Amino acid sequence: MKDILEVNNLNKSYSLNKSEEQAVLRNIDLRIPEGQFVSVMGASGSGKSTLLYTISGMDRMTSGQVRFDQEDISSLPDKTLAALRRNKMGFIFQQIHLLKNLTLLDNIVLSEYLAGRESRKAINRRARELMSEMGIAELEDRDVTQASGGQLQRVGICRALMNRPKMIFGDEPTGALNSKATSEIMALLGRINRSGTTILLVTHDVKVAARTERVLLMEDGRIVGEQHLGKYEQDRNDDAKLREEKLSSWLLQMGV
Ligand SMILES: Nc1ncnc2c1ncn2[C@@H]1O[C@H](COP(=O)(O)OP(=O)(O)OP(=O)(O)O)[C@@H](O)[C@H]1O
Repeated sequence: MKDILEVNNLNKSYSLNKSEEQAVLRNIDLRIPEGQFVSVMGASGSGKSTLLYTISGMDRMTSGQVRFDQEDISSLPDKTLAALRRNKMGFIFQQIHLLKNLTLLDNIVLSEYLAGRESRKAINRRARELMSEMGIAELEDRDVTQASGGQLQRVGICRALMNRPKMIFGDEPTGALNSKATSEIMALLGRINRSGTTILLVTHDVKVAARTERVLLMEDGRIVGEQHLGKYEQDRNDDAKLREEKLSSWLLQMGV
């Protein structure tokens, strides 16, 4: 399987003031094969979100190289990079930002309307299909105030899938959800992954990471270890428990 993401010696630092720099990512090397479901764990401040934003081209790196889908994105001009993100990547966040005066369906279709790649009819059809797959078909005419957190996160996933992304990046997408909604969202992401989309999630939650295929552990700007759990194929609670136990004991061993 070819790598969709190839990161070589990535470094990122922030200027604290004129003379001081804070290194946030240090010498990161990483390969993610197409179709993998990866999570990134680590203490608060270890650099997880910064890693996600630099490898997805949302933020600039200080040095190093990132290849996404065979293309070196390290030195692309901002406009080209933005177009690549629009065409090939999807993003989900802890807090989904939706426009209050639009229906949920309109929020999902908006950026595709603006991109103008397909007819509005085709875009609406795709949005309705996705809403149905995500179990929220009946909510299309509601607005943001008329849906639960879990339902809004499903809207966020639909929106992220509209451009048929090759890879989805998620920054704590279940961070604001209760455990039932978290399981449901992870089951949906598992399904999306099985259909071929590569996914990388940042999470603090062992239950979430245990449902991904490969867990990276960050500490002080470095990837200090990883655990391969294999694909989580079945939604069986006992299997999930075993994976959680395996992951927890590894994290303990790693001093987390
Ligand atoms: N824009 C910024 N300017 C300066 N420092 C920053 C900036 N963004 C992040 N940092 C610093 O970089 C370090 C890593 O932050 P990052 O948000 O990537 O960590 P994280 O592991 O995702 O943390 P959390 O789990 O709390 O979200 C932190 O020390 C943070 O203060």
